[in-house]
Amino acid sequence: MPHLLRQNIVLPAPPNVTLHDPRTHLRRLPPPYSVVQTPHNQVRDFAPQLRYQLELPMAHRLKLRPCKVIFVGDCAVGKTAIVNRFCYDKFQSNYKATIGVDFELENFKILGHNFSLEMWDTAGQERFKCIAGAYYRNASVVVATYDMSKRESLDSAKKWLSSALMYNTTQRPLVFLVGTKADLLSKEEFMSMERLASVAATQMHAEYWSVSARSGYRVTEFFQRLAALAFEAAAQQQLATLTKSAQGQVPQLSAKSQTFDLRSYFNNRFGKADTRQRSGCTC
Ligand SMILES: Nc1nc2c(ncn2[C@@H]2O[C@H](COP(=O)(O)OP(=O)(O)OP(=O)(O)O)[C@@H](O)[C@H]2O)c(=O)[nH]1
Repeated sequence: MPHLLRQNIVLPAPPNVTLHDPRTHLRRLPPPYSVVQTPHNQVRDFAPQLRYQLELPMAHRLKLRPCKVIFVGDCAVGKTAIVNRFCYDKFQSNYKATIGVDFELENFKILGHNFSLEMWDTAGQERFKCIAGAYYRNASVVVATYDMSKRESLDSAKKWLSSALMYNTTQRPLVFLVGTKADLLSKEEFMSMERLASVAATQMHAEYWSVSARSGYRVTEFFQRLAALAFEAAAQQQLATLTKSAQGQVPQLSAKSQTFDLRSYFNNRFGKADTRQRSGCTC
């Protein structure tokens, strides 16, 4: 368990944290690392409107496409290590540079819906930058990573984010700033680095997290949060599209009604039997 100091300051747990694997089922929005540092504004739970819509019978047929997550940052900051800690619960202390890009697919079940993350772990070495850029497009999430024991890598994280955003101009992805190797810092160093990183995160409009792939500190929590927020954004987007096309197909809405009721639409279109069948679902 992490040690709780003062209000919101959480220090890393010592190595040898036993990792569990609760990542596949998420029914509530996992809390952010720091409530103050939450530009993605959902702090405690999924948006009520989204929960309501996801209980609709039709919603259970939603097929969400995998969301693309890109990890960027200087070489050797620990991008591969956090992905491997989460996906395989393993940590390698010897450094093997990523060549170009590595890819992992992770499955989640969120609010009863299947959801996948495509994780693109890009190379930090300068010579691969031109190749990695090709993988930046259509990212739903950017994870700008820096090494908490190397101050300069925090400045670089901002530059990495800027290049990633250049390839994603139509829709701004969710952005996370992640400090790695928290296990290498003393309490004082950790707190001072977090203060600097919080300022940087605000400038980057990013949600901030400190993690350690070596000890496992906050790695699962971070990925759960990332998956939940990406899911929420993707589901909201798809339901909005569905609502729009449904509105196009419905002959007349009451002149008094300013909002379209997706629940009644699906009940009418797919019949009450379907609703009854689905109402037993505990998702
Ligand atoms: N102590 C400690 N070392 C870490 C941690 N995470 C990564 N490392 C070490 O840092 C080195 C680099 O880690 P990688 O994950 O390969 O770094 P990367 O950012 O993927 O590097 P590139 O592939 O070159 O972009 C390795 O030797 C890791 O063992 C951590 O949380 N704590």
